[in-house]
Amino acid sequence: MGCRSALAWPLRLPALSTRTLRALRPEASSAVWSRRNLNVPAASRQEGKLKTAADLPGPSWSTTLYWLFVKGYADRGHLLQCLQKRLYGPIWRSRFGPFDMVNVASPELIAQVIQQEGRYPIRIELPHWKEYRDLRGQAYGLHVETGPEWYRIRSVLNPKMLKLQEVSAYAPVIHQVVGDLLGRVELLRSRSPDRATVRNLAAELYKFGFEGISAVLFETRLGCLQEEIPEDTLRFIAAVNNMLTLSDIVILMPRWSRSILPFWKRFVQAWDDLYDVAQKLVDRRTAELKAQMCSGEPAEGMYLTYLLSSDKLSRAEIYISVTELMLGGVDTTSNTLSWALYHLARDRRVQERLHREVESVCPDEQQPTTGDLSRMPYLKAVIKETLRLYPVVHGNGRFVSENEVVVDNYWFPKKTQFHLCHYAAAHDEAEFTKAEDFIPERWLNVEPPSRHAGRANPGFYQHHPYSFIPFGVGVRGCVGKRLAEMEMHFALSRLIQRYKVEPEDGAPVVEPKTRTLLIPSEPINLRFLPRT
Ligand code: HEM
Repeated sequence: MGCRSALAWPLRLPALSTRTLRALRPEASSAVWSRRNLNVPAASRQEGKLKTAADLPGPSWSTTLYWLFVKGYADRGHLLQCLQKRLYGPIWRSRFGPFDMVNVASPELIAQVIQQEGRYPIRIELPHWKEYRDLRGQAYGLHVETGPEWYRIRSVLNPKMLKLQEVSAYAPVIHQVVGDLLGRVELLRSRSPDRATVRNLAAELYKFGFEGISAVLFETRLGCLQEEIPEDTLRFIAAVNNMLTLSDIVILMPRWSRSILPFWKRFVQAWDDLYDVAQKLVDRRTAELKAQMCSGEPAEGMYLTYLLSSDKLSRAEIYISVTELMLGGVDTTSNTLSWALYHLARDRRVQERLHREVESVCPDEQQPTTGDLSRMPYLKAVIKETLRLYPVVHGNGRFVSENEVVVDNYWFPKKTQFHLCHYAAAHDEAEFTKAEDFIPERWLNVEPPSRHAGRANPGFYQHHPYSFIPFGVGVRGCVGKRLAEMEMHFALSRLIQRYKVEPEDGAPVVEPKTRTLLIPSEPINLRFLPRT
């Protein structure tokens, strides 16, 4: 992804890029399903009743390579989920380089995996991230830490991120950032030859995402939406991209290659840059807080102040936690907003309905409060439908290490890697009628069965809860969900209050592609026409 979320890397395994696959170790390219990893002790698999991973259907490594490079699925991992589900059914095995995994693509089977994920779920192991942290003597953080230690960190991060009431405290600062976004859109459209078009909207929304999350985390404005982007911000952005690109190369390369090939060194450098920028911002805020307290002022602030003053995380854990929150919180929201605006521009009816709703709750460009948002069901439906069609993290993972797992009528030993194909589940006609169409109404269960659907329930207003899990699920689910929703709801409502959005004349249909996240395959250029 041009502007990638680090969090997404751990979810990337099943959708390895062309680049990565070129870098595969030769010894890893065997097509056989590894019985080594899924070695079945006869007693515990209830011999005769349950099948094992070896009985699962699935592509050979050469078939996978054929699909990826001959059939062109290398950057369409989301569609590969659907194709393989059609070919093999809702559960199949696959192999990428040295990694074996079990893919599940129906909501029922995804639910079964999650129900057995254990007390401390792991998405995927990240030995190379851990190695970097050991090398630099850093704390492990959310993505590397496991077991009760991971849970301890989550328990500290959760309250001020996941509780609706707590997140509402960030509304004023998010509104400031949305105000800057509106200013930026105005500037860009007024400079364009037709005085309307903003080109490559996703890039602008990336800056918005970056500014929004850092305003909340670091309690400081980085100036991403200004003309001149500060140097440290550019360094952080470049480091995010480098780290993610290199991360999936490094994990597949043998250790001996590190002294010959440049990847490991560059990976370390990218992490150093990320960490350095975050550390500086944390230290700056710490110094400000100390000064405040020395002068007798109360230590008031937002997320970082809470982390620093709660005394529940070490300073090293705070550094890595804010770095990881930052990584997870930028291009997830920005890509979702890009897709939402893309569809609104193409669907006049949906856009006007949304505008009417926003106007009725907040007339005259009044800024919505969090209370107002609860009276905007259509706004929420637009975001949900966007996340259903384009779940920006299109596949999730669970590495079940605590217990053996039974899914469908298959038995799996401890340490099986599951790939939760929730893109395929969210695009299944059995769950969502007219699954490929953008129909926000399907989320408004107050409406009578409508003309948009060939049939009513189930499939239109009703679906299995695990067929729509864009933020993941359970205790390991996305920590930034509430903040992301608030950012997206404020940004979208205020953009639609002010502008009518249209595609450029003759603009092509933009398909998604997978580059870690599900992103537009080409720039989205939209015309923003002032409503007044
Ligand atoms: C549209 C916006 C977003 C989407 C679709 C999204 C999606 C996800 C998904 C699917 C996961 C994996 C959950 C699981 O394994 O069950 C996740 C984890 C995570 N997300 Fe988000 N996310 C979004 C926004 C954010 C934001 C704004 C932040 C930061 C404030 C954030 C930070 C994280 C972190 C740190 C994790 C890892 C949690 C852990 O492993 O304990 N995300 N996200």
